Amino acid sequence: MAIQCAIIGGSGYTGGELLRILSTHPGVEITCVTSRKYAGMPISALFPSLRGIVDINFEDYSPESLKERAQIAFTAVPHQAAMPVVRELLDAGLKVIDLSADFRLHDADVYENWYGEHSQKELLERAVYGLPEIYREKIKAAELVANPGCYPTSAILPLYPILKRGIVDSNGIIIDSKSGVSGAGRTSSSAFGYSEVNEGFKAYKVCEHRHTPEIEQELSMACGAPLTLNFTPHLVPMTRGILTTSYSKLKEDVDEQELIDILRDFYNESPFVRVLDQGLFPDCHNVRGSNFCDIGVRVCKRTNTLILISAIDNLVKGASGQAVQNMNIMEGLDETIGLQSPPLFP
Ligand SMILES: NC(=O)C1=CN([C@@H]2O[C@H](COP(=O)(O)OP(=O)(O)OC[C@H]3O[C@@H](n4cnc5c(N)ncnc54)[C@H](OP(=O)(O)O)[C@@H]3O)[C@@H](O)[C@H]2O)C=CC1
Ligand SMILES: CC(=O)N[C@@H](CCC(=O)OP(=O)(O)O)C(=O)O
Repeated sequence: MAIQCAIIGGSGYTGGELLRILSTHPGVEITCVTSRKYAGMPISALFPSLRGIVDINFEDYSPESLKERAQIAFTAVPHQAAMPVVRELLDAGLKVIDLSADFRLHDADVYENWYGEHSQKELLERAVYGLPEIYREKIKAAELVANPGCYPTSAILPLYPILKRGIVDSNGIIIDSKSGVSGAGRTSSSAFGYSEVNEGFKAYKVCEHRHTPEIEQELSMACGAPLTLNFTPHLVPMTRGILTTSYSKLKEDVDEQELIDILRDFYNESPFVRVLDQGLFPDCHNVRGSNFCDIGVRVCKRTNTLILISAIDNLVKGASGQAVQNMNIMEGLDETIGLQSPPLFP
């Protein structure tokens, strides 16, 4: 029998991407898509690309009505708005995959320092951080999965195996990321409009981006001790994609091929991580519309620096694709189902 799924906050970019991916998933039936603004309207009014593919209407959010109609819900609403919704859905007996940041940080104080008050702290210990390549076993048994942030996904995947092996100094890591504009969501402000962004390129939230503690949390787990790092996000005039470059100091004399082999070995059973051959580097073009994370490796002998470069599609591996990957794992399916389309190029 098909897994019945609900999408809460289905009118935004990640909601639309969930619809696109789930509409071709052979094991799923989308039974409910909510929107406060567009309840009663057909999905295709907001996503004309889905006309004839998803022919149901948006509806109001009602956790009670979902009890009989869904086993699993994706919450694709902003942080802070997600926490009460997640609580209600869990209480109604659904499994939940939350795309917001509300359950990603294990420490409530850290959350409150970066995001504001947390009203569902007791749920934090029930949440599993949904990076399948690292937490696959825990995700299998989870009732609540905190889907990782887009920047953290692109930063953690290349660095985690390297830090776990102690190959680089955990102090002084620099992470520099560039994101397409869809990362800001469909309801973002005029600062993300075409003429504000086109032909421009800027850093933002320097030293204060909310994904910093999330990256630090996971990379601290990798090296077994707390670390702090510098993370600088940039906005680039493209629709989708994140390119992340990290710089860390090598503690031992390793060459590029050895590092590539370490990464390939770690991700041996992770079909969405592609570690590129020596001398090749990721391009957002090559992952667009797909759930892949491409990783390239460079050692600068002159400065003793390891440079790792990764590319993802922020809406797919950075959000909705990863959420479907998590659903597959939670439901005991092959994790690639529904996510097998090759990237779009160009
Ligand atoms: N865009 C990206 O690349 C990524 C986004 N995320 C996270 O995923 C979530 C959704 O992001 P995204 O789709 O980009 O955002 P959008 O702004 O595109 O959509 C958010 C949706 O949430 C609904 N919504 C807004 N405010 C509330 C509220 N107070 N209560 C209930 N529903 C609300 C809106 O629906 P309506 O007004 O119709 O009810 C809207 O369609 C966010 O938490 C975001 O941080 C995570 C990773 C990457
Ligand atoms: C380009 C852009 O604005 N990106 C967003 C990405 C954040 C996001 O998606 O929020 P989550 O924490 O829920 O992942 C930002 O920097 O705020």
